[in-house]
Amino acid sequence: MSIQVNNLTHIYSEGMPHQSVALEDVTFSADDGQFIGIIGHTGSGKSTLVQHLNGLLKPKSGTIVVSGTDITASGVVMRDIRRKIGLVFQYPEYQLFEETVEKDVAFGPLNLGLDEAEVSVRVREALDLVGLDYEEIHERSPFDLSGGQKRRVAIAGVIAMKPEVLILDEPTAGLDPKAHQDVLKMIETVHAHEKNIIFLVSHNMNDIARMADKILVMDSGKLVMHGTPEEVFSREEELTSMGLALPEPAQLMKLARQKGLPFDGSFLRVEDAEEALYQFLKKDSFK
Ligand SMILES: Nc1ncnc2c1ncn2[C@@H]1O[C@H](COP(=O)(O)OP(=O)(O)OP(=O)(O)O)[C@@H](O)[C@H]1O
Repeated sequence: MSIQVNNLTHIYSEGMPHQSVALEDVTFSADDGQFIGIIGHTGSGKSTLVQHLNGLLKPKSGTIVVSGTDITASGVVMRDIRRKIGLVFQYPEYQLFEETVEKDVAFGPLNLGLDEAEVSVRVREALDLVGLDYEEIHERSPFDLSGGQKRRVAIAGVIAMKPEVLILDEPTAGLDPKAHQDVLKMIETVHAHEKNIIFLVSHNMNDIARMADKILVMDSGKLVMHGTPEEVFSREEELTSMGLALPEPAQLMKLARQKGLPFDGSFLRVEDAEEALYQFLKKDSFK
């Protein structure tokens, strides 16, 4: 599986006084198994971009080639595309609608035309992957669950379709710290298990720095940076000018450096900063 996005441009309400150029000439590619983080200020075009990736929006111009097929071309069967590319919207729990968790998670795979036995296997597997106990939860109403549980059921519904590309648009928005960590862990588990391409849209630089292989940085509809976390977060001034910040461990170590402590490096993850502090404290010179 590969995705090649070429010169993608999208304009909302084109020709109207309030028209908005949400994407302008965006070009990038994603390959098998990559974990791609998408960051950018509010209104920079992140959601618009990911809605193009599964054909939900049509661009004004540009192409999106998914394993050799241009999904923006007329005549493409969108059902085939959505089978391969699953999109978890912001606050996906608002889209739960069935009487039971089981029926809700089964909805997508049944819609793909899979037989009931296969759907049943997939529902169990998807609930397991999102860390929910099938026996305990499958007959419950999704509306009686906690916020974090509802979110996981909604994500399980997309995972049960076994998409080769899984897009998550701010999947931890509005969750408390524990549920936030649980959802991230769940995404890591799914990625390790399914080996799919993941696109994660997030305002949380710590999460993106920790999880992504590659980062796309959007600014006012343009893709302004595209690289590894190390490459992207080495451009602090540009990020700051766009209203973005470094991950917290990097900020902390920068403060320590400003106080004269010898911490050179990018320190994108807590573990990196922890190790540097440990090595520093171990040194005799500090005693
Ligand atoms: N349905 C719509 N109709 C008109 N304009 C829209 C629509 N959806 C988004 N826009 C505009 O397109 C631009 C990009 O919006 P988009 O939602 O893609 O940004 P975003 O980066 O996902 O923002 P956020 O971080 O707040 O979710 C914004 O200027 C927004 O106001």
